Amino acid sequence: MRLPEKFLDRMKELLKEEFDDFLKSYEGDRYQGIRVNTLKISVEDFLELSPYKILDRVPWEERGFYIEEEKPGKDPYHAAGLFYVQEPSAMSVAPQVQIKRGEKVLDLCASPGGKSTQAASYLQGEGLLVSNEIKLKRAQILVQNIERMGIKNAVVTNNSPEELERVFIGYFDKVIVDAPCSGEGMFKKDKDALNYWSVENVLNYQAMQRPILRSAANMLKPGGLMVYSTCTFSIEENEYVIDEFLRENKNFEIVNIEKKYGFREGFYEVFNNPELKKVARLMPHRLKGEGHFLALLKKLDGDVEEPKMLKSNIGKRDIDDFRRFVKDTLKFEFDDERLILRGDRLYYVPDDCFDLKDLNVLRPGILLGEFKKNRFEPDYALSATLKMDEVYRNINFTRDSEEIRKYIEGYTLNIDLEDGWYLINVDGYSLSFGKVAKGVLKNYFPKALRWQ
Ligand SMILES: C[S@@+](CC[C@H](N)C(=O)[O-])C[C@H]1O[C@@H](n2cnc3c(N)ncnc32)[C@H](O)[C@@H]1O
Repeated sequence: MRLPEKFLDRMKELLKEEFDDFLKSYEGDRYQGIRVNTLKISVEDFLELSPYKILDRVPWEERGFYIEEEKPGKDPYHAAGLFYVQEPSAMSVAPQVQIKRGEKVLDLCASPGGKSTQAASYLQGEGLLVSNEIKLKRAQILVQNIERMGIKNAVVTNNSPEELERVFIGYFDKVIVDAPCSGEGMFKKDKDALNYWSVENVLNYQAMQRPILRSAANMLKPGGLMVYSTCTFSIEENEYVIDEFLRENKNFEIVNIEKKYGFREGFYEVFNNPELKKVARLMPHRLKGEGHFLALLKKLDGDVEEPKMLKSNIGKRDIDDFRRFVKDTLKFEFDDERLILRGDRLYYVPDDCFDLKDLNVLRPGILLGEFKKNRFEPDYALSATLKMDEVYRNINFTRDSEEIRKYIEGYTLNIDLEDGWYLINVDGYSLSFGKVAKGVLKNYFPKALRWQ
């Protein structure tokens, strides 16, 4: 790999005697990681059936593992949301804010969803996750990942940080700011980051990061924790941003990140600010992972405003087709107060959900399904949140079966079962809905997720 000269000069100046080791780290292959989705399966059960050879645990995330496979992802267990492919260092961000069940969490720069899906696994379906992505195309990918992982309590928004800030003042217990950056730490994985790198670009990103962090800070509750992270080495995008933020926001303090697992303290000397020792640098020559930066910030005080709350709007519409579907298919009922209609689509919003009208909300919770002429068609997003014992009719294929491969590819299957909606599972883990009619299992696995 040819690294830009200017980049190497800058790294040499930054790392001094560590530089040679740093350079050597580019000779090895990159580490491949997966994180078990504990919304769907326990770590122990996953280890029993992992489709990949597990090499080691990721020390900073108990759900994370190094694997041997170079291209994980095309596996029925992946389609069923049992794991998320994630670079091991990237798994270090979300644990910093110590998310507890029931909290309100904002992931401000969220796509494709590594940190959001991790945060959701800490929430275990309780509380609220607002997962935001400013770019529409990327936000749609985020929706797919949130759905595949069976997350029930996420609202996916497609807004700028400034737009969100108008709605949420001092609202979130925890905020994750995984900022857009020049990606120097990902050169091994992301050839675009390597090709587009320049000092000018580093400064462009810095100019983007500063207002993002300011907006994030306003949305955090007093007493709340916020993590700022990047996957780049430049001090301009890291220590500089934090140093300036701390000087301008006296209602925040920096919280020390323990320097275990090979984490390194920040490059504080440049700013003559020993507080910057408290940030963490993940460097590829010191641990098994790519480059990352983490700063943990605590808000001491600030304004709080309760946003308007969302009210169900199913009042006038006839949703009998939905109720019939529920009675016929599911062993539980939904709380009417949390049912929301948008056009013909019916959603189940998280408990205590805020009013959606001032935001561009792509997914206000679980998409339950859509009203079609004289019937209700359940959505994949609902099926991904279900367990076998919550539905009356299941079809359970094994991971190695021809049937599951065909189903994920989008084929219909011949099957000798009574008519009706079925939950399609892989070795007991939900994948999709399917509908049996006259001995044929119609395919409802989303086209966008099908294997080619
Ligand atoms: C490092 S990536 C996020 C990765 C993600 N957190 C994950 O773990 O999968 C940064 C994201 O910030 C988004 N972004 C770009 N400009 C932004 C801006 N001005 N405000 C907020 N987000 C922005 C990018 O589109 C990108 O998806």
